[in-house]
Amino acid sequence: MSEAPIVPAGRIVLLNGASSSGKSSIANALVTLFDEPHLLMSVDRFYAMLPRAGAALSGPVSEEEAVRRTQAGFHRAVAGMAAAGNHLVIDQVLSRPWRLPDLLSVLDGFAVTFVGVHCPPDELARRERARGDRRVGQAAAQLPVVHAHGLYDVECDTSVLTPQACAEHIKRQMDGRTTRRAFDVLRDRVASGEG
Ligand SMILES: Nc1ncnc2c1ncn2[C@@H]1O[C@H](COP(=O)(O)OP(=O)(O)OP(=O)(O)O)[C@@H](O)[C@H]1O
Repeated sequence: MSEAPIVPAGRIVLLNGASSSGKSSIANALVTLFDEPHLLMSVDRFYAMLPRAGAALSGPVSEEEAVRRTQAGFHRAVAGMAAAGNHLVIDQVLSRPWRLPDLLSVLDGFAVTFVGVHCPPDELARRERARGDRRVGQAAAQLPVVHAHGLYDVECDTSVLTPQACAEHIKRQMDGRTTRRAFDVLRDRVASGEG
């Protein structure tokens, strides 16, 4: 069997924010700003692989465990795609404490730009009402956990900027980066027991 050619790993832009904070909207705008192709790898597409309901989600594997496995698989799929040289824009809701340490471990060695997507609770609730398929208040309830680690390479507030303006801000910050990546700092914190 012939080997796949060895190419430099792709870079990864990770958008983290509460549900309805605007991650997908930014991701869609951001991928159009790069010269090289960037693949949109949304966690929503991995959730969509799960059966909707019925026996498969009420059998021996609990729904919570099925979701955990799907999330853990998403992280590893991201590493696999980047290892094959694909640049990626991904989104995640770090609403479970294991997700960030898992990403820090799985994406060790990759160039990750960590983006905090912020939106205040009243605007999150307005969007949930407008979407019609969300429980109002669910997104705001995620906020204390989602941003608990408190460090990003880039942050934007989608209650004051359009998705296009957020994407342009992220791209500018990526182009002008002079500091250590947030993921590398956070990984050191975990290793030293501070994380
Ligand atoms: N910057 C913005 N200004 C105003 N409305 C926005 C902005 N960004 C997103 N929205 C609106 O908020 C809603 C949620 O946006 P989006 O799907 O991008 O969020 P998300 O964080 O990806 O959500 P989820 O995690 O639930 O998939 C959409 O109706 C979208 O039009």
